[in-house]
Amino acid sequence: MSSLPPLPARPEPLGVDPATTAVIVIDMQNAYASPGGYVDLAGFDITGAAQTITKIAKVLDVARGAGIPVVYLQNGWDPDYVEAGGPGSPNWHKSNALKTMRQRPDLAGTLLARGTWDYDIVDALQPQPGDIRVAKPRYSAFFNSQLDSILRARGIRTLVFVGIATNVCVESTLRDGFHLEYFGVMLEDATHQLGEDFIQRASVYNIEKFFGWVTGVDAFCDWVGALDTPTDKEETNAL
Ligand SMILES: NC(=O)N/C=C\C(=O)O
Repeated sequence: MSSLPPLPARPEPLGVDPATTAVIVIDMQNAYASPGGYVDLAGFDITGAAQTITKIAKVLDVARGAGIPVVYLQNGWDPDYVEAGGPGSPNWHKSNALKTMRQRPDLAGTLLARGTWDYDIVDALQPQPGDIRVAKPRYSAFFNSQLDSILRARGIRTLVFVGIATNVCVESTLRDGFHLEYFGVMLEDATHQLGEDFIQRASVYNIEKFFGWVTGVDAFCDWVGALDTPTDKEETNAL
């Protein structure tokens, strides 16, 4: 039996093996977290994004130091928007990026297309050597992506979620992960919603009650710090 401490979480502490855990970074692109990016242009309030970036940076540092894989998701499509779907796709009707570009032809081709600034990961969270990058064309990162194969090939069972937006791509991916038998944990202060504050609370409720577990950045980092991590081993060997 493992003597690993459980991860403090709601609704109850969760037994988590760091060897089968990955941090899933949802869509920390300029589109979602930078002034002048898609959600800002579409009229959403992104003032909380700066704090979310700082929190995520802390989580990623700690995870990398412990040898926990970091998986970056990037939302978007090819430069011709073929992958976005045309009027026959609900995505064409619901994507606020596509709607914004239709309303503002001066923005055509600039939002969420691979190769644009909007699609890029924000400067403060640039992927590091060893991190994994996965493209996603819809809200759930499991849909039409390599994510499930990449995780299963590594024996990953627990997914620790950070990113934007709590109520759209984070929750969609955590829910799909639940149905694929992954244990989903959301770090609530390393996520941010699209919409008013009550939206964040609704996602936290859904996850706690039905789909997974919720905890915070400090609790996660303290839990990792209490583990016998690869970093600890390297230091021990060097003595
Ligand atoms: N990353 C997300 O949660 N995205 C939400 C909306 C969108 O991509 O239009």
